[in-house]
Amino acid sequence: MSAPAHGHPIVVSDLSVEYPSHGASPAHVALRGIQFRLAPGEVLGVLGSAGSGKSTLAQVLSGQALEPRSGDVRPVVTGGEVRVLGTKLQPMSRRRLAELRFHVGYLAQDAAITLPAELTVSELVGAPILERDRRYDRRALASRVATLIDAVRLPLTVLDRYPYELSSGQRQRVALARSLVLGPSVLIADEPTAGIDVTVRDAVAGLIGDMREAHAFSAIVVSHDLAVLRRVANRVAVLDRGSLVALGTIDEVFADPLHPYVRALGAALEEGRAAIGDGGSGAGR
Ligand SMILES: Nc1ncnc2c1ncn2[C@@H]1O[C@H](COP(=O)(O)OP(=O)(O)OP(=O)(O)O)[C@@H](O)[C@H]1O
Repeated sequence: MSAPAHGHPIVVSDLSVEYPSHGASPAHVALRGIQFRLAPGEVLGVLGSAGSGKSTLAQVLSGQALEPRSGDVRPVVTGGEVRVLGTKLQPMSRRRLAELRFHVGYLAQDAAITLPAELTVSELVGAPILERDRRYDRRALASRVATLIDAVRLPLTVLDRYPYELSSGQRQRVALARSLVLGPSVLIADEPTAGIDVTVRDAVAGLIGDMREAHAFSAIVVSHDLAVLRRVANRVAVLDRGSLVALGTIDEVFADPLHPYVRALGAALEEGRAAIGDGGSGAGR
């Protein structure tokens, strides 16, 4: 499974997604009628207020929502179709899903706080490789892990540390390195720069930009940080309450906003109120 030679790595057609009812909570439609294509080599930014469906979209596109896992309520595709690297997401066999997870890196919004506490940074970052191949050459693995740790601008001294010994921004970068260790052809990153200070944030944005330029690599980056999106994204998609309300380059989207939410968002960003969806006035809800 790899990106079809001239095809789009991700094709989303009329996608609707719902969280089924559970306990006293009724079913909730999180995405409705979403349609877009991710072009080969493209980075698409996803913007939207809290609860607009950004993380749900990331979970569905990464195949994360299809992983068998007990406990939490999973988003269910109730309409439309998603193709990732040429394969329909549903129905999908376990084998295909494992293959998909190999080619599609996923950085969850809570990745930094859910890093397994009992593993060192070097074990954490190398784990996805060893899970697939126990006999992987340890020296090659150590070198790959060190290269990634350096790429996310962490000192190599963190390799022997445990997550609880790191700052939240450092943990976020470890999680990013882990999501990249298999050399994915598509990365789906949910707030990759959350909790990271400005100087390092630029480095992380730069890393995603470099990957885009270096080889066949596409990404979907959920972020409320327009400075980061300006740096890495070719286009942005704006979600509002589960619907796609704008899609285009940042300038196209904000120069002549047709949708009231996009207009409010543009005004908020211009005034420097970067925290979209923080419950404040303007674009926040
Ligand atoms: N497990 C769940 N069960 C029921 N509803 C859910 C569940 N997870 C999310 N939702 C609902 O689905 C909608 C979309 O949530 P989602 O987390 O995708 O939004 P988001 O845009 O990523 O928000 P944020 O910016 O706060 O991360 C919200 O209304 C949310 O309340």
